[in-house]
Amino acid sequence: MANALFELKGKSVYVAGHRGMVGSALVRRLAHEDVKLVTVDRREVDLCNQAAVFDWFAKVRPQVVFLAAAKVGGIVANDTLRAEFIYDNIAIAANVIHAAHQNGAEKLMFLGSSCIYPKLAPQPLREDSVLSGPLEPTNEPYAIAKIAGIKMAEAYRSQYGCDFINVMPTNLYGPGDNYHPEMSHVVAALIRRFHEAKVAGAGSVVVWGTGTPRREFLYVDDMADACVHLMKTYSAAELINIGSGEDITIAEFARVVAEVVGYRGEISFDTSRPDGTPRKLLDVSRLTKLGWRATTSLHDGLKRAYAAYQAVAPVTAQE
Ligand SMILES: NC(=O)C1=CN([C@@H]2O[C@H](COP(=O)(O)OP(=O)(O)OC[C@H]3O[C@@H](n4cnc5c(N)ncnc54)[C@H](OP(=O)(O)O)[C@@H]3O)[C@@H](O)[C@H]2O)C=CC1
Ligand SMILES: C[C@H]1O[C@H](OP(=O)(O)OP(=O)(O)OC[C@H]2O[C@@H](n3cnc4c(=O)[nH]c(N)nc43)[C@H](O)[C@@H]2O)[C@@H](O)[C@@H](O)C1=O
Repeated sequence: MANALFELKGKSVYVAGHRGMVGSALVRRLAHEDVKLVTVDRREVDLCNQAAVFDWFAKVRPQVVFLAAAKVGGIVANDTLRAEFIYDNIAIAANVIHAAHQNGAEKLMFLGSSCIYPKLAPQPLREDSVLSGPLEPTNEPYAIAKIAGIKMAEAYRSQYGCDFINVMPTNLYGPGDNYHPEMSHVVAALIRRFHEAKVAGAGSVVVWGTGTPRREFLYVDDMADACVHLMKTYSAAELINIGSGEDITIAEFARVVAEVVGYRGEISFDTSRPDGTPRKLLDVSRLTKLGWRATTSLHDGLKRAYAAYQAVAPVTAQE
């Protein structure tokens, strides 16, 4: 894999999705780099609006792009808002990738997701297993949109010589996560639910599914550090998985969250809720070879994530 060092110093760096969990972690991480940070609010430029995106890019012409903007959510959000997930994410990828090419961006990183891999692909999930089998139905629209973005970045590298790279993150968590009771991912959902149960003195907390699926979790500031590392050191068509290299059952994970939050009641399972993919553990050997490893343990990450949640915890459980 070609790994010429790409110089960020002095460059204009656009973080698409800068207000989101990953985007805000990228903004924190890039504060340690000598770059000209570029952001634009969604109210000013809706990245689903091609004309608005093309006009903005022609004016600003960012040299480097982290494409972290997307419509994102947990298993129920993906399974219920299927049209929104495919439309928004195809539109955002197509508009930003094309505009970056049209306006001479020197480098772009597209953020895919571990859900692009087949539901039953061999574990740990290797990057070359993409498109080798059926997807997990609950997030197929989102996964198809992400695969389209990946293929677009690859095609622009092939036809136009664009230095556009694709990274596949595992499940992420940390400050700035989405804590919506129904639409969030499991980490944010359980942090909130165990916190509210502790405050209310509830005797039991419900966890979705059977508790048997396994998931890998990466703290979002580690993710941002990996993204900056790869932007500087990686330049090729092959996908790069970004993960911690360790997975845990949802049942065991729930017990870890309860311990971090300080909840001592019972845990029950609502099997009417979907389990989704049985296991999602990424093969991170390419990332390791490129000189990066995660440094935040799950326990330490959850403590930091819980502290961040407590700073924004809604007053009523209905918010
Ligand atoms: N969270 C996770 O576990 C994982 C995330 N990823 C990927 O990482 C990236 C970031 O995810 P994450 O930070 O968790 O998501 P968030 O939902 O926290 O952030 C997404 C960001 O995208 C912006 N956005 C969404 N739609 C539009 C639009 N039409 N126009 C402009 N901006 C828009 C949002 O803006 P606003 O806040 O103003 O609405 C928000 O800032 C995504 O590409 C996601 O697919 C991949 C694997 C796992
Ligand atoms: C990153 C990845 O994230 C999504 O895939 P997912 O990993 O299945 O998402 P999830 O975090 O919502 O669930 C993980 C597991 O956890 C269990 N679970 C228990 N209790 C709650 C709970 O209260 N909420 C949620 N959401 N899940 C719960 C849940 O039943 C499932 O078994 C993709 O849609 C897509 O967005 C994507 O790319």
